[in-house]
Formats: sequence, structure tokens, C-alpha cells
Amino acid sequence: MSPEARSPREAILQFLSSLQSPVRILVAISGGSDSTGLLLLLDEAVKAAPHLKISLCAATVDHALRAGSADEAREVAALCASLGIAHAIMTWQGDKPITGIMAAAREARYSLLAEAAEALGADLIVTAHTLDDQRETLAMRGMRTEEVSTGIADAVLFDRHFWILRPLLFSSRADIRAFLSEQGAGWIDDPSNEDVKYERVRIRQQLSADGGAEANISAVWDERLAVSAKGAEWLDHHFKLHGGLLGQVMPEGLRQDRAVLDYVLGRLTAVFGGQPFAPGRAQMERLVAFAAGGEPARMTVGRVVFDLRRDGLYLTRESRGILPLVLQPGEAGVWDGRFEAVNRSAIDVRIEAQSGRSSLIPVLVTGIQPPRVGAVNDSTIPKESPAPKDLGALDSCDIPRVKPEDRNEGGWGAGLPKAAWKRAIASAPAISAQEVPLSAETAEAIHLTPYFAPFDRFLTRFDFIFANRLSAVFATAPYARPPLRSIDGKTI
Ligand SMILES: Nc1ncnc2c1ncn2[C@@H]1O[C@H](COP(=O)(O)OP(=O)(O)OP(=O)(O)O)[C@@H](O)[C@H]1O
Repeated sequence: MSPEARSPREAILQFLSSLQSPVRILVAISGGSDSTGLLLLLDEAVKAAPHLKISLCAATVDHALRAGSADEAREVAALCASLGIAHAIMTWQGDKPITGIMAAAREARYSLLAEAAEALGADLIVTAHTLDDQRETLAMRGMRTEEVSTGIADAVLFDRHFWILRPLLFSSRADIRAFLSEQGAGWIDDPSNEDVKYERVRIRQQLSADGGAEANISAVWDERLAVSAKGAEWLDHHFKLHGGLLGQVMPEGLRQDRAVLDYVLGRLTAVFGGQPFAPGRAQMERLVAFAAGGEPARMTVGRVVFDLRRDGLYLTRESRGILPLVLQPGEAGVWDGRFEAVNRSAIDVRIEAQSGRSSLIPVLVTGIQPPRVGAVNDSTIPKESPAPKDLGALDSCDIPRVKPEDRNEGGWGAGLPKAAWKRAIASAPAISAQEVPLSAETAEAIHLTPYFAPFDRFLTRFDFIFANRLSAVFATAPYARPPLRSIDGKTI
């Protein structure tokens, strides 16, 4: 047994005492052994300790991918009813993709679990990932990358809204099953758990044959937390954002500890490029070597153009390959992985990159009056952007939103390299109406806020400090704090 392994009962007690209360927990239960064990363990502990002011509810996602899944969900509903726990069945409706079905099912599962949590008034979600899942994940990732993986996190913020916590992450499946047998409780066996067409199943079989390599994951997590905290400090001292679109790393910021540089540049690439993950190992090696090299030059990595100059490293989204997004009235969506857009107007609108367009209304990203399309020149370049404040759409219909006193001395232009700023503007969002000319009123009703692709869907607690500092740099709302008093006995 791993030195980190914990008995399921002990793990649950430690988890409950780490929570801020009163709290309502939604248990994500498939009906398999791990999640049935989680529900019964929590129910037992919550009933034994009413003073903790913890209540439970539960949800099952019916992926509707195989015959019998609806019956299984009903079996789970019956179990919850017998315990007096409110339960929702959430069915994955609509078309299912032919390829990448596992990833799509996972995306849908978490969205539906969050919907259930909202409907049942829960404050957080728990899933029943175990130490066995952790070993499998580490083994799978280990094959793909040399980077030390943080594996499955014990706390992840989903969609900026709900924290997903994993109380059984240090307990073994065998111990959970022993608890269920002791209670005389059964569970549903998912046939896909035995299907060797899935890599995870093959890894599981191999690990149970070899015993599996032990990893001290808590130590890896602590290291990652420390790098994220250093990354947040680095943002304070060495990073500037211009116009919400152009990043600048000061020269001193490039002469830093290698691990920190790797972390910050990787995450900034993902944020500016609108991608959920930092570039792979080989690309990061190239980028860090380039950034530390000191010779003025340009390179593109992960859809981001890096422009190294004497006064620092400028980065912005490359203007190629930016797909348009059409939103109907009332619709919301993410454009280019970089902006969350909401259409509060009465007509269909299209959001696309500024580059190459001639009759679009450019959008203000920070409260600066945007340049007119085709009119980028020195006088449109801000000397230094004011603190972002108004993230709404801005039309260029001669209604400047910026008060004269907010303008920088010397006008828009001075201070930034013209080519870098031009590139940034080319990747900025521009709004047009589908059928009719866009009015100033419609443009006002399109709301755009920065979206951080590596953090806004799934944010692990390890990246929380850095992501929060970055949201301050972009003047967006801070991320919700984990609803915990402590993690692993350590006060947070
Ligand atoms: N159909 C479901 N309904 C509700 N909860 C589920 C469902 N499937 C999985 N879960 C929850 O997620 C946990 C992990 O399940 P599983 O190992 O199948 O997911 P995974 O795909 O490996 O993990 P992840 O979702 O993090 O990628 C389960 O223990 C359970 O708490």
C-alpha cells in the first residue's frame, strides 16, 4: 500500500472536517463501486455528526450511450430515495460525436453535474476518484510526457463556479469495496471498465499485475503550488498588459528561475492563444531558449507570436486561423478561446477577427477607444493602457467611451512597437450584424469578457493563485475560492 493511502472512513472524516459549513454537497454517483461507496460513507458520517451542518444531494448522468443506462440511473435513484437523499437524473441529450466520445462524454457529464448542483442548491460537487484512478492517470501521462504530472487533482474549480472535490483520492478501490461488502451493499459494474480497447483498462490490468509505481503526489502538488505562487509574484513585477491584447514581459522577467519561466510562459501562451493546455515539452524548450536568448527576433508558438525586443518580450495571438462565432439573440459562447461573448441584442451577430475586415465595428477590450479598422497608425497606439474597466462592446460610431481625462499624455501612440500593436489589433474581436448594418445600440448589447482557456473550464487548486493574479491583470472577476478551511490538515 502506498505511504499516502488512507482508509475510506478516515478519508471521509478528514474531508468533512476540512469543509467550511453549513454546506450542501452534491455527490456525483454513477452507481459503480467507488461512487456508491462515497455516497454511503458520506451519508453515514453526516448522519453521525449533525452539528457539522452538512447536507447531501446526488446526481447521476445518463450518457444514453448503451442499452440499460436509464435503468441503472433509476436504480441509483431508488438507493438515494431509501436514504432520504434528493437525487436528479441528468440525461445527455442530442447528437453524440463519433470520434472522441470519451472526452465529449466527460465535458457533457461535468456540465450536467453542475446543472444538477444548481438545481438542487448544492455548494460543491464530490466525485469518487480513487488512488487506483490516480495511479492509472500517472502511468498514462508518464508515457506521453517527461514533465512531472500532477495527476488527478483533489480540488478543481469547474466553469468558474463549482468546486469539484475528490475525498477518496487517497483510498484504494479494494478498501471501498470491502466497506460496501461489510454494509451488505451492492454496485453496478460498467462493462466498459473491462473493455481493453480503452487505454485506461489496459493500464489498469498492467498495474494490477506489476503492483504499480508509487509516486509521492503530495510532494509534486506542493512543488506546483510553490511555482504558481512564484508565477503570481512574477506577474506583479515583470508583466504588463496593453489594451487587453498585447502582453509585455520586461527584460528582467526573462532572467528568472527556469521552472518559473517555464510555468508562466506556458500558461501565458495558452491564455493568449486561447488553448486549454500549455504547449508540449519540445515547444516549451524552444520558447524558453528563445526568450532567454536576448537576440531580437520573432517566433510563433501555440498560436501566439512572440516578439523579442530590447524593452522586453511582446506576445499576442497570431491573426491567422481565427474562426468567426455567430450568436443568436440571447445566446452566449466563447470566441477563439479568448473571449466569452453574450448577445443581448435582438438580432444575430457575428464576432470575428479584426484583421482584413473593412466594414466592421471594432470592439473595445479595455476602455480605450479602439482604432478604426484600416486606420492603425502611431496615433492609435496607446502609450500605456489605462487599467481595464469597461469590458463591454464599443462601437466606433463617434461615441468615445473614454473620458478625455483617462487619456495618456502623448496620445495613443508612443511607447509600444508599432508592429506588435498592429498585430494585437488584428487579432481583436470585431462585431458585425448578419443581415443588416450594425447599429450602435446593437454593438452596446454584445458583452465581451476575457476568457482564460487553461483555467476557466477546469482550474486545479495548484494554478489558483496564478490564475487569480492574472484575472486581476485583465481586470476580470476573481475566481471563487475553494470552500475549504484546510487541505490535508494544512490551513489555507
Ligand atoms: N454517469 C455518471 N454520473 C454521475 N457521476 C459520475 C458518472 N460517471 C462518473 N461519475 C463520477 O466521476 C467519478 C470518476 O468516474 P470515471 O473514473 O468514470 O471518470 P473519468 O472519466 O475517469 O474521470 P474524469 O471525469 O475526471 O475524467 C466517479 O467516481 C463518479 O463520482
